[in-house]
Amino acid sequence: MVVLGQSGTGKSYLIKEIAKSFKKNNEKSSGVQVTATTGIASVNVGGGGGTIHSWSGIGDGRYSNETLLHKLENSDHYEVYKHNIKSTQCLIIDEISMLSSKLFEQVEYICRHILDKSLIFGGIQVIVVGDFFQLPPVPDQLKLDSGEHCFRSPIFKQLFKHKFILTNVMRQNQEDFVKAINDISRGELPEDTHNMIKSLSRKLPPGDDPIRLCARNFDCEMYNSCKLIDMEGGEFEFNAVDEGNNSKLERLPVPKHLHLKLGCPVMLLKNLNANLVNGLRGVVTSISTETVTVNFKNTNLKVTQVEIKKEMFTVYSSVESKVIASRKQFPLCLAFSITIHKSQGLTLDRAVVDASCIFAPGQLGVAIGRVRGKKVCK
Ligand SMILES: Nc1ncnc2c1ncn2[C@@H]1O[C@H](COP(=O)(O)OP(=O)(O)OP(=O)(O)O)[C@@H](O)[C@H]1O
Repeated sequence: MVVLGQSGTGKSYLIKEIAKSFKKNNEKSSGVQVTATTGIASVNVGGGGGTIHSWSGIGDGRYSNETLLHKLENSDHYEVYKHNIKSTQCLIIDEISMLSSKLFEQVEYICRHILDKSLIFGGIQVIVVGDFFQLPPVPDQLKLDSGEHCFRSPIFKQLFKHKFILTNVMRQNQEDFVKAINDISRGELPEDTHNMIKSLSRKLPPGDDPIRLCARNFDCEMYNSCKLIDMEGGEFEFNAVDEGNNSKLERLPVPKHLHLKLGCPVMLLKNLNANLVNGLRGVVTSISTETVTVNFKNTNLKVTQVEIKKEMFTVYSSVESKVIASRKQFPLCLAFSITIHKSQGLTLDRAVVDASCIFAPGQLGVAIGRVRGKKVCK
């Protein structure tokens, strides 16, 4: 089944309700697995399934279908993913617009080969949820992924016979704002929408420091550096330990030089477990050479103060079938500003959108669609 609908129509809310009702009515509640295409979106929908990448073992898509299947069948490390696949009757994937055709087909391939070769997805019921007018998949040449939408896959057409479209916007209730988000998401700019967007170019009412949404990592980094300089207190610098092909390390999200101050907002850059996921935001509460403690308040975590240690990030070339570069660093970056890609699926209290360098289809619509109304969007 495919569930579509523009931003804020309650798609993620519906997923939570489906999972809740499944749990109520079915003793084998683990049979339903709620996943998403990004870490933060997976936390947003709850359910503990994590990302579709971490649920299935496809990870960052570095392995070929055959290599991955071999690992699933033979490696102890992959036992957990095989168990996930074998124990799932219904798989839900939120923010489907960001799943590429290549990765969609890879998940299908491993499910089919592990469960039942005669059935698509090995017979697992699949519910995909999202809005194809939002952000598309990110292409990755090194992993031979062109970033084509998953609906282009012939398997997508074969599998999904039922399509539901949610039409009532629940996040915002101002008609002109909802219309503007819808127009912009579809790449249209009629005069009334143009005027409405122009009218947002003014100061926000007094309140908490709003998060800034930028199109490119570079713009976030510039803004974050300036905000850190403005903060009071001593600055700590952590230099990454790099190995391998240096030019390829620019692809990694984790900074070579990480600058932090007590009290600064940060974002997690790696899925550490099903709750501590890529995209989670918190505030630094203590710093030592070995650990950075972050308070992930406003999350569903039972313990919100978490000690973060350095992690290894690798760049893998599917062409060469090997890791070609690595970086050891705290999996954190400053988060006064985050990219629009990281914000997809979130509802934010206040936001400033930097629309100067928008480059992907759907990017501006996603950004302004994060808040509940015009009053809190600049
Ligand atoms: N049926 C509902 N009743 C009450 N509140 C709802 C309902 N559906 C959604 N909401 C609220 O509206 C907001 C947006 O919902 P949600 O995040 O599920 O939308 P979405 O379609 O997934 O958005 P996006 O495409 O931006 O990810 C949330 O704050 C959610 O709690």
